[in-house]
Amino acid sequence: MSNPVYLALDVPQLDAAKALAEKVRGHIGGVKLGLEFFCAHGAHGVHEIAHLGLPIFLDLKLHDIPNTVAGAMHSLHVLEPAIMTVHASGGRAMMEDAKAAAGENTKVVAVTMLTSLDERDMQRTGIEGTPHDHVMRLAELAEASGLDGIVCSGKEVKSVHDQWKNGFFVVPGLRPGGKATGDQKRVVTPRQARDDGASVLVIGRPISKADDPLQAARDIEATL
Ligand SMILES: O=c1ccn([C@@H]2O[C@H](COP(=O)(O)O)[C@@H](O)[C@H]2O)c(=O)[nH]1
Repeated sequence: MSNPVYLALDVPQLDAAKALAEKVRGHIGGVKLGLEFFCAHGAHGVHEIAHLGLPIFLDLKLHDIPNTVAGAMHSLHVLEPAIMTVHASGGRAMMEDAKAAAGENTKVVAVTMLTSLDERDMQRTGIEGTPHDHVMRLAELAEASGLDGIVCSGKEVKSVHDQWKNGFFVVPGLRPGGKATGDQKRVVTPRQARDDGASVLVIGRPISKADDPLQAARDIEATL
């Protein structure tokens, strides 16, 4: 089985991002480029990272009207990402059009409820119920829209996996100690997420901000 860890390259300098990915490349399965990276370096930066030869997860979390999201997906097609994200709350038509505009080798997954949010945050945005119920509802919508899978926390991935057997599940909010830290609220360990059915484990700061990123990546790999 290939390494499910995608390293989140949330670092502002391109050279630092390349050096970090190069350093840990033997202990990860791919790299995730998000808003911080893409706003700073755009398509050029993606091409630079692609030279490393690792699969690329372009995590731009698109959320707009269907025509606009489809146009963005079409423009990004040329970068040949292995995985891309849209927000499930953009609705069915937006997800259908996003999938139709993506390259055939790109998995399109829907962000359900950010791992930085808990039930209280959810209620403040006017959504009642539990995070679990909300994620399950949006997972059903993403599947009906023809997407490949979803992004959810490790707290929900087992239930989603039980409901959507061949889905592709991306899980961020992972901490080796399993404790919520900083901005991440719905947190589990990488091992727990993998055991519960995650296809991809997104890990950023536990590696990128470690005193020794290579050792941190090795330690995480050893738990899997
Ligand atoms: O619900 C979500 C969706 C995406 N992310 C992204 O994953 C990484 C996590 O980084 P850490 O440093 O390991 O916390 C980051 O790039 C987020 O944008 C998420 O955390 N939660």
